[in-house]
Amino acid sequence: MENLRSQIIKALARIEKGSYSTLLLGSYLKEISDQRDKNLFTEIFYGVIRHKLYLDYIIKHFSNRSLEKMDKEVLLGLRVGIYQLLFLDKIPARAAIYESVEAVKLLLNKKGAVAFVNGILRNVNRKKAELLVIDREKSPLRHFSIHYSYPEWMVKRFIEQYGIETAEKIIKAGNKRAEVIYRHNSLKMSKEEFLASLEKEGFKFKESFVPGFYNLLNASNPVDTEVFKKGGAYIQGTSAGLASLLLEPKKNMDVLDLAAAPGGKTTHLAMLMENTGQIKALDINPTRLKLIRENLQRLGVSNVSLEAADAAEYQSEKKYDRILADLPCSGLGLISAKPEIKWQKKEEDIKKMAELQYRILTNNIDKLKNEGLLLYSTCTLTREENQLLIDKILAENSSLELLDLSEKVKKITGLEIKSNAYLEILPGLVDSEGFFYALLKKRSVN
Ligand SMILES: C[S@@+](CC[C@H](N)C(=O)[O-])C[C@H]1O[C@@H](n2cnc3c(N)ncnc32)[C@H](O)[C@@H]1O
Repeated sequence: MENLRSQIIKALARIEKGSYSTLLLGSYLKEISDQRDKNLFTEIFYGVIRHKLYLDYIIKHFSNRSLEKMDKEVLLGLRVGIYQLLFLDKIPARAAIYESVEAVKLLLNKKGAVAFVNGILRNVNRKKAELLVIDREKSPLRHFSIHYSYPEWMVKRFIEQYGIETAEKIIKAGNKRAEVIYRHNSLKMSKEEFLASLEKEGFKFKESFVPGFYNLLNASNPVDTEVFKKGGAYIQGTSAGLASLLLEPKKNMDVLDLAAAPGGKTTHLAMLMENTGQIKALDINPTRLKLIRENLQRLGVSNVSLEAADAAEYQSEKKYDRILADLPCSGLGLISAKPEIKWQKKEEDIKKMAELQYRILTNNIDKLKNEGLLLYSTCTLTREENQLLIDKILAENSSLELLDLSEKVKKITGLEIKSNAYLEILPGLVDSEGFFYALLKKRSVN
């Protein structure tokens, strides 16, 4: 017989192997019927991923065995137990210890291991007051890394790029659970119908700073609602939602979307164009193209043609009024929704991503019509993938001009986001996920 903690340990083991939290969580929650169990599963599962480095710091303090030598069930069982002891005050310590030890017993038939987990958890519980982390003043880098559970290389980058105060805000925001946000899809229902439907289904919600986006304050299963099934809503981050609005597609335009799956921005563009014109949507991954296809159908989009293609190699004579380059990136702006990014991304990935982004951009700039607009966007916060890359593109392409986004953003959102022609949305400064935008215009050639 499984218990809830043993299922959590199994799910966490898959995250360690590279799975994504959102997909995995969905498949585990389907098997759990009780809503309170679903909530507890979600809380512990995300909590352990988010605070992994701190939990390991505690384990090292109390154990004379190295983490690398522990069975994975033991290590994960300890993380699960300690997370409950230190972060969840509604679970009595005895229950937290008992359930975690039982889970390890179920998964690993080794007497010594079970006693070991039991001993450590009891010790942590007894001595938790003495658990100290190096002072912020002595070493902000190490303090942030341990206290907020981030790899040092990431903290170092945030501090170097934004200074200590802002870095701490970004880091803290990454540890907050991301809210579920619905974008209203006017191709399927009017705004009145959409809002009435949310109310009917008992949602509490507030409109976000991007028009048409609503933060759901009590969403438990947002893909299982009437409004979602009818295609009236798409789940999308607020910052991501700015992309299509900043690109300002007009009716009957030709638009090229270079990296489109799962289709959040493609379907938003189609909605703004009222299903007129033509959107060519590419993605390298055929499995992910299927996700776009499903979304096109559910949302009633009919002006998109899909193609599995590597955007860095894609050839076409056609010229476009608008190009959206929402490119693959290191994802450091999405830590709150996908905390595993902290552990799965490596610093070396940044350089590789920047090279790919450069290749994709340079391969497609000539597909822009004169006076046409190209929006470059990433959901990350590294200079190599953002400002430095666009500086390089601009230096090498005199036909391109960088447009200032601050006025546009103010008009759309009412927010004054300090930006340097580029737009950088920093979590913790704005209540949203992190994003970078640069809008480029092709000068007309006579
Ligand atoms: C940030 S996601 C795009 C999100 C999408 N624009 C949306 O709003 O839903 C990046 C996408 O780029 C795709 N991709 C990665 N390398 C690519 C390449 N060389 N050419 C085209 N697509 C690529 C990935 O499969 C992934 O779906």
